[in-house]
This record gives sequence, structure tokens and C-alpha cells, in this order.
Amino acid sequence: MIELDGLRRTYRARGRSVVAVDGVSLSVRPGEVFGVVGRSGAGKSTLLRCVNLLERPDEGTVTVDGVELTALGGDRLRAARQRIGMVHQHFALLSSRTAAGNVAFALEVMGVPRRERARRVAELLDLVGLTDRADAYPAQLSGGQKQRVGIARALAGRPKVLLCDEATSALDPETTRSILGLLRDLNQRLGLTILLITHEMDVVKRLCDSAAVMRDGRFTESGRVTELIARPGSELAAEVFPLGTPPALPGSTVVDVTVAGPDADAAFVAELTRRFDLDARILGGTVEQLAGGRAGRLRLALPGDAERTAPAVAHLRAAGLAVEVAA
Ligand SMILES: Nc1ncnc2c1ncn2[C@@H]1O[C@H](COP(=O)(O)OP(=O)(O)OP(=O)(O)O)[C@@H](O)[C@H]1O
Repeated sequence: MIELDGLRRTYRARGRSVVAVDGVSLSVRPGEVFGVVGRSGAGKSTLLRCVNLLERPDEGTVTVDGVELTALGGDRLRAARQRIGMVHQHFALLSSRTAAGNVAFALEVMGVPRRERARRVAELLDLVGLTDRADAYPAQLSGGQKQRVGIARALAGRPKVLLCDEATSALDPETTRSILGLLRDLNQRLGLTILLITHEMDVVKRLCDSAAVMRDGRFTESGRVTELIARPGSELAAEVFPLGTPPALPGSTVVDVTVAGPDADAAFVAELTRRFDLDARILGGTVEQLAGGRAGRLRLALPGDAERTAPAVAHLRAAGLAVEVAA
């Protein structure tokens, strides 16, 4: 549904050039929620703005729903852009218009006739659960309600694709959860494909089927969340399931085990104890249901040095678990 091929965007300012996006290729399947995570300055916003061509890439192509946007200009590009919704971190609402007025404005810009506009506004506000606040002005709405208006407005052109620019970063944790729930619901009910950028791991956990880690304009890892997490040395795994610095436990070997897949659980700990006569202790970690499937990481202390515990580690690896010896 979204195909980016060899995207590059360089900024030049005062004789200096910054490569914000440095050869990124990406394929988002129809109906998928794809999250790009990374620290400030990694190039996430630039990448997202390249997808609807608010920012023109210097190199590479952008194809959305089979249409190569980078080959379009003028009216044809404007028309194609209307089919891509965008949700902003700070909502970007018109303060002089009510919730309904903000949604109506997007329909006006698209040339939707007045009679149909009223019907569509009601439909869109209903979709985001805001019917009873239709006549409130942005100043009278909570952050979560404002973002619901932002989402309704983004859906005005009946888009197949929604781009979310840090959509929950300005919200408290509980409101974040309700907005993530709404986005997941819209993704499933409307078959909406979502590409989002975020620095919040909760967003990856609760919303994303797939994700990429971006650093210095490039993707350092990319794939389905449950697959990435199980990859040895995965940065995403360390961010989503942080275990911290391993403790030094003399006489023990500390291992970090990643489990992923429909049956992911901690049952292997009991099996280790039985099979190898090792009294494995859980030091920390969690196994959870994520949007992309079950996954988790557990830190264990196995009695004995690396040599004594090697057969148990090998057994876990043979069973398909990702195991890293942490200390
Ligand atoms: N208009 C611009 N002119 C010059 N440099 C820019 C411009 N926009 C972004 N940059 C630079 O490009 C790089 C990537 O910025 P970008 O905003 O895409 O990163 P980001 O990952 O979205 O960060 P943040 O989360 O802080 O917005 C940064 O080094 C930034 O300073």
C-alpha cells in the first residue's frame, strides 16, 4: 500500500548540508500498522513528510495505493494527497471553528457539497466517538478530544492511508491509550493502513504490527515487531522490553531470553530446571500481548559458570528462543 524506494532528502542551510533521510526503502502492506521509531533528529518527520510529498525527496520514489506520487505534480498530486490522511502531534485545529466546523473545513477544501458535508461531519464525529462535543471549540476540548477531531478531519477524504506524526506525544498515558485504541479500531474496521512515527515504545506495543528503528537517516532494523524482538542484539527489543544493566552474580550466569509467537510464555524456565537440574531464577522481565502478537523478554540467573550452563543455553537456542548471555 505504501512503497518507498531509495528515499533521500538533504537539507542545505548556511553552507552546511544535513542528510535527513539517507536511502530509505520501505513496504507497508495494506491494512498494516507500521511504526518508525527513533530518537530526536533521526529523520522520522522528514521521512513522513516525504510520503505525502509535503517534502519532496531529492532521490527515490514514493508509491501509495499503486500511484507513484513522485511522478505527479499540480492538481493530480493534490488529488492524490487528499486520499492520504495526516494526524499531527499538536492537533493543528482552527481555534475559531467548532469540532464540527474543523471537520467541515476539510470537506469544504475538498469541494464536498454543503448538504453532503453536514452528513459526513456527523458520520466522521461518530466514528471517533465525539458526537456530543460537535459544537465545542478546541479551547473547550481535552487533548484527547482534540486529537479525536484531528483524526476525524484526517479521515474526511476517505483515505486508505493514514500518516500519524507523534499523534499521542502531547497526551497523558491514559489518553494515549484511548487514542491508540481508536486508531487500532479504525485500522480494523476501515482496513486503514497506518504509517506512524513515534519515540514512545507504548505505541509500538499497543498499535504496531511492524516497525523500523531509524538512526541518522537510515533504518537499522525493520520487520514484524515479534520477529524483530526475537533477533539477537535487536535495539527494538531492548527498548520495548528494557532489562537494564545485568547484575554481576558470582557463581551464576545471567541470560536474557526473548520469546515471541502465539504460544510465547515462561514455561521454558520450569523445563530447564527439570531437564538440566538447574535452579533457574527469574530476575526480571515480562511476556505480554502486543498488537503484533505475543512477545516478551525474561532475564534469568542460571547457577554455574558459562561452561556449566552452556548445554542449557544451547538447548534454549535449539528450541528457537533468542538467548543472550548478559553477565
Ligand atoms: N527544514 C530543515 N532545514 C534544515 N535542516 C532540517 C530541516 N528539517 C529537519 N532538519 C534536520 O534534519 C534532521 C532530521 O530531522 P527530523 O525532524 O526529520 O528528525 P526527527 O527524527 O523527526 O526528530 P524530532 O522527533 O525531533 O522531530 C535533523 O538533523 C534536523 O536538524
